[in-house]
Amino acid sequence: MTRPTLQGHLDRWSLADDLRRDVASAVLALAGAGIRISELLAAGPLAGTLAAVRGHHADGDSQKELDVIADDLVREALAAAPVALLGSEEAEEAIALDPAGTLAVAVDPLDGSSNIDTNMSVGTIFSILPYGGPDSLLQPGSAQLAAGFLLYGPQVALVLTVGVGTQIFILERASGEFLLAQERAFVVPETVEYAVNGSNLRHWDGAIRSYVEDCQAGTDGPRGKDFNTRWVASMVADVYRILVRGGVYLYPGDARRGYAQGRLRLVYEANPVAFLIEQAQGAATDGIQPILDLVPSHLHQRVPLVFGSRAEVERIARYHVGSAAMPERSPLFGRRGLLRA
Ligand SMILES: O=P(O)(O)OC[C@H]1O[C@](O)(COP(=O)(O)O)[C@@H](O)[C@@H]1O
Ligand SMILES: [Mg+2]
Ligand SMILES: [Mg+2]
Repeated sequence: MTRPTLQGHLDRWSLADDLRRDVASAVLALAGAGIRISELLAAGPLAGTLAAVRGHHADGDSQKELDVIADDLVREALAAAPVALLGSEEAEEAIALDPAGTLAVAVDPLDGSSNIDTNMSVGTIFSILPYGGPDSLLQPGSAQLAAGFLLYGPQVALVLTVGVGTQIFILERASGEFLLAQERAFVVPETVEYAVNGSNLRHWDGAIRSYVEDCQAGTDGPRGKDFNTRWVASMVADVYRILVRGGVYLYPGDARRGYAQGRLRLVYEANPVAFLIEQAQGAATDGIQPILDLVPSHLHQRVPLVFGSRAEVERIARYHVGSAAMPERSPLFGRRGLLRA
């Protein structure tokens, strides 16, 4: 019996369609770059000073040695694919590749770079769009042809959507093949797990603060159930967990300088994750609006990001809209404990 591979999955999907075949070759190129990056991460300190700070982005975020190496590996791999334009977290401007290419690709070559030297999971995120000129990377996420990420963890996983559900492939090291592990990932609609960097609580607005406080109040609060917090500080790892067992991830805007629109980038972080999560029946918003509807104004634009279990994402939107949409949070009914007393 033939084993279901990434290559086989893409071959079937792209049969007799030129643009799809181009998408397939870009995905396979990214998978190849991912194997190289995973080898470096597996060697860790034996591969050199991967976590050393090499520089800073225009907005002050540090750039580590492996950020730069991963960017080079992704660019090299995509140079052999029909990609006309490449936008990367690690480069101020998008770069032109193949003038005859049909695709525009946006990448976060290494997501979770604060974790490089901690032996925790990090990843590579990608978004593939049709190329139609120099502004092609500024199409809304709903125009994506494919999106995915590689997760470099105990297993190297490739999570992919080409618009027919979200598939999970695991790298079989011996053969270098990504093998299908899950045909249709499904994000359960309800959850008792939320992921947020709680150290920012004092910088949040009322909606996010109320939501998190209500989760923390557990059985004594309006939610009437206890919650768990999980925060890896590698979004890819949080996405993977949410695909496997549900949950919600929040990186809202906050009052710190430069964080009014949160930390995550629309074009190469929020859009691909939103496509993957929606294809697995979850939801992704900026708090209220679906991420996939937003029209980016520039490559490195930030966006507040909430994604995961659909019912929970919708509940968070109601916290933003106000108490009219949430009778259980009116001053009278604000605390279960009060009602019980
Ligand atoms: O440092 P914080 O505030 O916990 O933020 C962590 C978040 O930022 C990110 O690291 C941003 O991505 P990069 O590592 O690519 O900059 C996410 O992966 C993660 O969820
Ligand atoms: Mg990132
Ligand atoms: Mg990054």
